[in-house]
Amino acid sequence: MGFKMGIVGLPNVGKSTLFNALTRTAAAQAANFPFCTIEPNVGEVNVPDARLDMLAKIAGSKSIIPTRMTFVDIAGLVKGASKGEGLGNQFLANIRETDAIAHVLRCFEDDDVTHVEGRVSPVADAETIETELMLADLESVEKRRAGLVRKLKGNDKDAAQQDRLLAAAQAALEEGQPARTVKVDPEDIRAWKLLQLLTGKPVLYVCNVSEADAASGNAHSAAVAEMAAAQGNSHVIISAQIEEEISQLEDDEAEMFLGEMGLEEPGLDRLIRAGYELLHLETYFTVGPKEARAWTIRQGTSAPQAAGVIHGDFEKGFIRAETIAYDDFVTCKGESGAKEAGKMRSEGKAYTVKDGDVLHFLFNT
Ligand SMILES: Nc1ncnc2c1ncn2[C@@H]1O[C@H](COP(=O)(O)OP(=O)(O)OP(=O)(O)O)[C@@H](O)[C@H]1O
Ligand SMILES: [Mg+2]
Repeated sequence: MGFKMGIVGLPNVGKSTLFNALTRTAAAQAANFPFCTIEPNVGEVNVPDARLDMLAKIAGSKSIIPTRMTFVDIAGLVKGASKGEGLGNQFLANIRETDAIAHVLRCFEDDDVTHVEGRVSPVADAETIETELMLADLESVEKRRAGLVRKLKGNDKDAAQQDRLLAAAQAALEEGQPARTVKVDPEDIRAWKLLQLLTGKPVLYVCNVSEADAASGNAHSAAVAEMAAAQGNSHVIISAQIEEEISQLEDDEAEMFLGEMGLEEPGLDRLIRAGYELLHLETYFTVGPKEARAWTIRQGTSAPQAAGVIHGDFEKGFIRAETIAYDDFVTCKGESGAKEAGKMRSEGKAYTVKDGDVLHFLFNT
């Protein structure tokens, strides 16, 4: 089960810089000219979780395997992209299948770094990009509805559902509202996600500030925060440039560097966690002498489904899950302590896994 975030924004706002920092590589070319990125960059990122390190320490696990998230960095969009301005919007196809959008906004002043519209104004930039995403969605909605006409005549139930959802999206988009404002009934959620509308995905605004503003933000990021709150979206403040530098350092050096800047943790950790929250994801753990490992599930996942994340056979042959809550595992100093204290529960098929559960699955093959 992979979770993917697509990175969007105007050209030259720091998308590739952020991508490189996240993936700790220089895989994406980042440079001070618009449309530097053409081909998309795809990279996997560890989801930082201090609990995993703690569990590994207690259990003496030889290796630690964090769970992962995927980021996709694409070409910048400009006003009129849907009509072919700049590089056009063809690259949006690369993020259709992502689960959420990280929208990078330039919140740093630097006369040496070109802004495609000649001024730093992140709220206006956000509107420009959102408009282009809405136009791209509108185009795809219209195309798809046209493609459904024949099936609808044949009383195809799935087609009818799709058309109903597309019509709702179209109505919102035509009023200048993103598709995420459409209220979707629980029984339609699966079909809705399959429409892969860009403005239907949850969005996280990334305020890219200068080094000096990394700890407390600035007037630009404050304006973004206000906009995000009004929309019901989240935001994080990060200096992509500094994060890229930190990501190249050894852990102890990085810690010193962060301290000097007044930061408690890398901004990237906050960003990844915010993405995780945005997607309503949770983590459970498997812990043993060989490895301590984190696994990603959606909130509300049943024990057999959670087992299925490790292997399909675990789900099919699921018998029960020996379960210890994270806090109990720590307080009782490990599995045997938790067992003695009666904190190890045996949970069946109906159990909903909770964030932080330490699980051991029993299954038939
Ligand atoms: N926080 C920051 N402060 C100052 N300069 C920055 C910051 N973040 C990025 N930059 C600089 O901005 C320039 C553009 O960065 P980058 O190439 O990452 O942008 P991009 O959004 O990927 O652009 P494109 O859409 O053209 O691919 C680079 O020179 C980079 O060093
Ligand atoms: Mg780029």
